[in-house]
Formats: sequence, structure tokens, C-alpha cells
Amino acid sequence: MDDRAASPDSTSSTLSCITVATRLDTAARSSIGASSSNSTPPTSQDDSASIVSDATKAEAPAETQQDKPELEQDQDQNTRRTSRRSRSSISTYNVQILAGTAIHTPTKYLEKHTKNVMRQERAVSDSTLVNGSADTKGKLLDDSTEKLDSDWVDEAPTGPLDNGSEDRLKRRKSSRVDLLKEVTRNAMASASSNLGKRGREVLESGKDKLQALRKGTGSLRRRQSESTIRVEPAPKRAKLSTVSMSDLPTEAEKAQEIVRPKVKRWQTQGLYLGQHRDFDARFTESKNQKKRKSTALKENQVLPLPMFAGERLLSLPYKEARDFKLPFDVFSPLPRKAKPEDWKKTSKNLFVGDAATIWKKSKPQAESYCLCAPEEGCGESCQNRFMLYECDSTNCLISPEHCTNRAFAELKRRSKGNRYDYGVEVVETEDRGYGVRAMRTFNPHQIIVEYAGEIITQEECDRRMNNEYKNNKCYYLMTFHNKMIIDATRGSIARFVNHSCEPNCRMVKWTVAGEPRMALFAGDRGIMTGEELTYDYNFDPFSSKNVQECRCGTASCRGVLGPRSKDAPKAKAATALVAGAKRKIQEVFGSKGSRSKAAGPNKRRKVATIARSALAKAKKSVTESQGRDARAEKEAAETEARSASRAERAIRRSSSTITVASKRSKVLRKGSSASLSTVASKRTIVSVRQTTVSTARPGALRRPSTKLSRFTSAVKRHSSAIKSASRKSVLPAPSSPVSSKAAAKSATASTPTAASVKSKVSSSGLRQTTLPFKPLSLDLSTGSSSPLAPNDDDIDGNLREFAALPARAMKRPTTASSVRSAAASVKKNVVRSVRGPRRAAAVARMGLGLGVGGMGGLGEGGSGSTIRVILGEGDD
Ligand SMILES: C[S@@+](CC[C@H](N)C(=O)[O-])C[C@H]1O[C@@H](n2cnc3c(N)ncnc32)[C@H](O)[C@@H]1O
Repeated sequence: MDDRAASPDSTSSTLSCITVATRLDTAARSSIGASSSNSTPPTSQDDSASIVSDATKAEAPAETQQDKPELEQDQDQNTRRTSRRSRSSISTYNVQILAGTAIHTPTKYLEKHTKNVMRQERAVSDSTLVNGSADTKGKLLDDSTEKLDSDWVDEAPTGPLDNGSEDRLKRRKSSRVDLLKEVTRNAMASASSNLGKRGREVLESGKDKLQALRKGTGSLRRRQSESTIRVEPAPKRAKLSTVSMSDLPTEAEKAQEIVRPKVKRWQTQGLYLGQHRDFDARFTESKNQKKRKSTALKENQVLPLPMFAGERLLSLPYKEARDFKLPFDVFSPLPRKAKPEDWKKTSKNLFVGDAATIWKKSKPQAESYCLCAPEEGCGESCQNRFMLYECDSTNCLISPEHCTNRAFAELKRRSKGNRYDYGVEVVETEDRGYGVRAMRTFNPHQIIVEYAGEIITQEECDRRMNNEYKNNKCYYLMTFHNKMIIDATRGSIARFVNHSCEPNCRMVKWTVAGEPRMALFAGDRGIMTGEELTYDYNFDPFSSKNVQECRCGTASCRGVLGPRSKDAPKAKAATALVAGAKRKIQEVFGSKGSRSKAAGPNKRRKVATIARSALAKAKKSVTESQGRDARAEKEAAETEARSASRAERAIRRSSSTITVASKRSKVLRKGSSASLSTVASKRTIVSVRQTTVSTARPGALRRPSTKLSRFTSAVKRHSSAIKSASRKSVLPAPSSPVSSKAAAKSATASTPTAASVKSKVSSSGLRQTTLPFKPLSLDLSTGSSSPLAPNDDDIDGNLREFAALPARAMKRPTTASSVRSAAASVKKNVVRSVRGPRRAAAVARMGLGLGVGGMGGLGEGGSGSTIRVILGEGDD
């Protein structure tokens, strides 16, 4: 070990010290790579090349800087690149070796001739020095400093080594140091021919420096001489060459050496092992594989790992499955891909055949506009929401970011995202064919997926049922709009959603940009990831033949796909039983007067007893089934009556206390040359009856009633608001009259109270007992309004849509100033709606000179906590 300490021979430093000839470096590396047997085991399959790499790691001792002379340390610092430690992890791949083109010295040869090599080191050094090609720093070999200095060499023992040294030499097992020496020797030998003039000069100067150093540094010299030097007297150069040449491997040997397969060492422990559930880290991979194949390995049923426990619970057959859900962030179910074969996909409604024509003719005329303020965000009180109209830029003033009533727009956005944004997938169920599962959570009432398909007429549906689908087990038909039908045989994923008597979703029809569209929405509880999506089909089987057993497995399962009142098939079965029994009796006893003579009296008696009991049973069954029917019908009737009375009450209350007006009006102007004439407020016609959600659904009865109850509570809130407003507020007269007529009007209405406003509203005919509202025309020039003719759209080509009343103007104009500002903003909008040369006139009339010409009635809004300004008869 001393010799190592004395000579800084770490591989890295050795290599880095060859600054003048980079080829030496390359040669040295290739030799190392070729002959190293001390590689680090590879850690992956692709890492086989690493078997031959990284020879620099293992055995070179850590050298200490204190052991070196000062100058040497300086030189080291200047020339050394990175530390051995930091380089050790870098795998080096010797391309020459891998390609089989490297000229190298096999390890075998090196080991065999270790001794020779050791002995010849000195000779090599000498010879290279003669040729002027030694390493400049004299650090390549342990004892290179000795070789450079003849005095020093003289001090070294020249005879046979002492016993200790010889032993140590014998004990040396590793060929590494020898290898390094061999490499260096080769490098130096080749350097002698490769070095140019300059290189040789550097070499010489290095030699001089070392000599100077030696002279001045007695301590180093002493240390060197004290150390056991294992170098033997230099053999003759001729001998070296003879030995080297004779022992060089032949070409065949080299080739064999190169192609010899490298043994791959597999990692048996570590982070990425045991990723499959049957892996046991205590065993080898092969043993694990064997175990996996044998059925003997049973999963720990009591305490399985959490991830596997969750998976197991979720994958149990649904009857055994426990009521258990892992949160999404703990267990994200991997999609079990089901690929339905005959599914032609489309995510948009396609009108087919006559349906397109019918659709164009029967486009819904009714419109809805919302009056929500931005802070309300089109929430529960939004009129559009209430009417199942989606808000958009044409019917809502709120920006899309703040409006929460744009479900289909959200769906469109989501469909452009990734599959988890989209959030649903087809899965195979145990006993109901395919189904749909949520891949994410959904909030209560959030849109999930659109039910899209081909829109066909009833006739086309019949044709398809009788021809194309006559052998089908599943139909994907749903009543849509105006007696049209959505056929989702070619349709969206929603067609796979199964029925449940306790569903977690609802299928709802909305009007989006004037078109009806169906979509599946989350129910009141919301949806968890992994949950199967279901809705109540309220299936109409058309005939008893089509009645299907329900396998939803819920507590309140009705037993069939359809409403409970469809117990009719059972009743029918009972009736058939009675008829069968009667027939039997007749067969036995024969018809009246012609009793069968064939049967003996005993047999007749026996059969008669059986027949009587059968008849009694059948009758009992009929009675029971009739009783069930009656009860079901009674229940249905009660529910309907309850809903109807609730609806009636709500309407009565609403009509007695408020007048709901739509926000959007249309300004109709008669294009006379002289004046800005008639501005008609064409009121939106909406009907509560339009809230039919989807056809033939008892749920549809419930839904409007829920809506109505919400509506009713909104109405109540407004009633109390108006009452308190009427107590508080006194509305002053508008400050600047519009015209003499308007001035007169405003004078008469100088101090309108809430009550007077109410009475005014009622006298103007705006007060409605039933919806829809009567449309009014508003004459700005005269300040009067009158009910519009039913078809008032033909006023003239200057018809313009009245810019919606700003939401601000809708908010509680209970004080004089707020009323004034509301009125002003109405006027501004009227003016804004006028374009072209008449605008100036309008501005003149409505704006500066004219001021506020009096407000319409102050009524209660239909929703939320706002009180809405209504342009009524006699108003500007
Ligand atoms: C619109 S498809 C639903 C998707 C269907 N499971 C499939 O594989 O294509 C309706 C059919 O699914 C089956 N189905 C849906 N819900 C069911 C339930 N709760 N019980 C039994 N069958 C059901 C019935 O065969 C029904 O006719």
C-alpha cells in the first residue's frame, strides 16, 4: 500500500495528467474497458454494456493530498479534472470494444504475465526516457519518479526483493494496478512516436522540474527510499519485446474475446420490484413466477394492501359488493375498456328525412330572456334556468364567466379536453349489458353527457322498428320534441346509460340557442368517480310483450322497466288464469246440457274440486292485482292532484302579487321621416306549461312542481320585499317632462306610492292572472302604450331589438334616484337602438332636452330579490 501512497496512481488522475496527448487517454481507456473484470452489476436490462464499463471505480485507493509534495499538489489542482468519486458513477461504453474493432490486451494475458510486466516497468521507463517520451509529471507509474532519477534508483534495492516485498507482490490478486501500468507503458511507448517537438519539450521540462524537486525535497526522497520498493533491476529491452510479442493474443483469440457473451446480473431487490400484487420480495423472480402460476398463493383476505383491497371491493359482483367507495385521489379506477361493436358514434343531433322539414316548420317560437344581475350569476332565480333555456349572448347579459346557466357550452368545452374532463366511459355490467361509468366526480345537477342521435319522425321510427331493428334486443329510442324521436342507435355514449328505480341522474330536455337538446344531468347527490350512471327510464313498453325485468337492485325497485302502474301484465296474467280455469271446467263438465259422458262420476268430482280451487285462486289473484292497480292509480292521482294544486296555488299567488315581465323587449319603430315614432315593447311570451321535461315521465310531474315551489318561494320573497318597499318609499315625480303630454302624466303621477303603482299596473292591463303576458306597444312620442296586435312584427323594416334593460336598472328602484337612473338607462337603451340619421333626433328627444318622461309601473320581479321596472301603458 505504501507504494500506492507514494505514487499518485489513481486511474482518473493518471489519465487526466496526460494533457499533451489525448490519444494516450483514449488508448488507455480502451485498454481498461477491454480488460476490466471489476464492473458494477447492471441495474436494468438495457444496461448490459455497463458490464464492461467503469473500471475506474473499484480498487484504486483514496490518495491524500498531504502525501504529495507541494508542487505536485499544485500541478494536480491545475490539471486534475473531477474527483474520482464524482466520475465513478459515469458509465462508459467502449464503442470500439462493442464494435469489435478495439486493439486491446486481454486480461488473461495481463494476469499471466503480471510478474513480467512488473519487472519490466523499469525497463520501459528507461527506454521511453531515452526516447524522450515519458510522462511529463512522472506520475503515470507508482515508481516513475524513481525511474527518472538515476541517483534515486541507485538508492533502491537492486537485488532480489526482501521477503516481505515478494510476499506482497505474490499476494496481489488484482490485475488492476498491473493493467494500469501496462496501459501506461503502452501509452508511453506510442507517445514516443506520437509526440511532436513541442510535446517532447514539455516532457523534457517535466523531467527537469522533477529533478529539481527531488534535489530540493529531501523529505520526499527519504520517504521514497524508506518505502519498500518492489521494482527489480531492469531487464533488457530486448527481453521485454520478446516476451510481449510472443504472448500477444492471436486474431482468433481476440475475436473470441469480443464475442464472449456478457453475463447479465439481474437486480432482485429495489424500488420497482414487487409492483405486481403476487410478488414477494423475499423470493427470487423465478420463484415468484412459479408461485404466481400455482394457485396456492392466496391473497391476504383479512388485511390486503389498501390499493388491492379497494380494487377487490369495487370489482366484487354487485350483489356482494359492499357499500364502499375509495376517494378518487386514493384509487383511480383504470378504465376497463368495453368496445360495443355495433355502436356508430355521433355527438350531435342529426335530423333525418321528414324530421328536418318538420323541425324547420315547428321551431319553438317562445323565447326566454334572463334578468339576472352579474352578482346573481344566473342562479336558481334565473328565468332562463327556470324555463330550461340555456343562457347565451342573445338572451343573457352576464358574461359567460359569470353566468352559471350554460351547461351545454360547458359540455362542449369539456369534450375538447382529455378523457377525464369528458368523464364517462362504457363498461360492461354484470347482468344489464353495457353501462356507463363516471371517470370523475360531478356536482349535483352538473351536466354529464348529451343524449344525441338521429332525430326521426314517428313513421320513420315505426319503419325502423319493423325492419332494421326487429331482431334487436336493445332499442335506443327516446321521445324528443314535437312527436319526434331520438334514435341513438347511431348516437352518443348516453345511449348506454341504464335504468334504475333509484337513479343518480336525470335526463332533461333543454332549449339551447332555440333548439331542444337532451342531456344527462347529475342528480341531487352528485356523482362519485367510478359510480355507474343511471336514470329512470319511465319506460313505455308499448305492449306487455316488451315488459322487461328490472335488475337495478335498489331497495325500491319496481321490478320492471317502467312505471309501477304498469302492473297490468300481472293483472292480465291473472285474468288469463281465470279464463284457463273456466275453460278447463267446461272441458270436464261439458257445456250446459251436454255433459261429458266419458268421464265417470268420481273423476268428475275430483276434477271439479281441482277446477274450483283453481278458479278460487285465480279470482283471488285477480282481486289482489286489481287492488294493487287501484292503489297505484290512487297514488298516482294523489301525486298529480298534489302537484296540480301546488302549481295552481303558486300561479294564484304569483298573479295576485306580481306581474312577471320579461326583461327583453323589442323596440319597434315606425320609420316615418318626421319622427321617431312607435317603439314597441314586444314582450316575451313564456309559459309555465313549457316546463315539460321529457315526455311520458312521472318525474316530469315532480320537476315542475319543484320548480314551482322554488318559484313560489321566490314570489313570497318578492311580496315581502314589495310590502316593505311600499312602507318605506315614496317615489317622486320625474324631474324633466318629455312633452306636454308626458309632463301632464308625470304631474299626475307626482308622488306615486307602491300601492298607486300597483293599481296603475293593474289598470294598465299588465297585471296578469295567467301567463303568458299580453304584449304591449310603447309609443315614445306620445308616452302611451297599448296592447300589441297579435302579429305586430310587420310594423316596418326598422324593427329593432330593444337592447335589454341593463341589470342595474332592474335592481330595486325603490328610491327616487334609483327610479330616475333606471328610467334614464331605459331611455339610453332606446336611443342606442336607433341607428342612422334618426339617431340624432332620438337623442334630442330622449336625451338632454327631454329627460325622464315617467316610468312604467313598478312591479315585482318573477324571481330573486329584484323588483323589476315594467314598461306599461302610458309610460315612456
Ligand atoms: C338504452 S339500453 C341501455 C344500454 C344497454 N345496457 C346496452 O347494453 O346497450 C336499454 C336496455 O338496457 C337494458 N337495461 C337497462 N337498464 C336495465 C335494468 N335496470 N335492468 C335490466 N335491464 C336493463 C335493457 O335491456 C334495456 O332494454
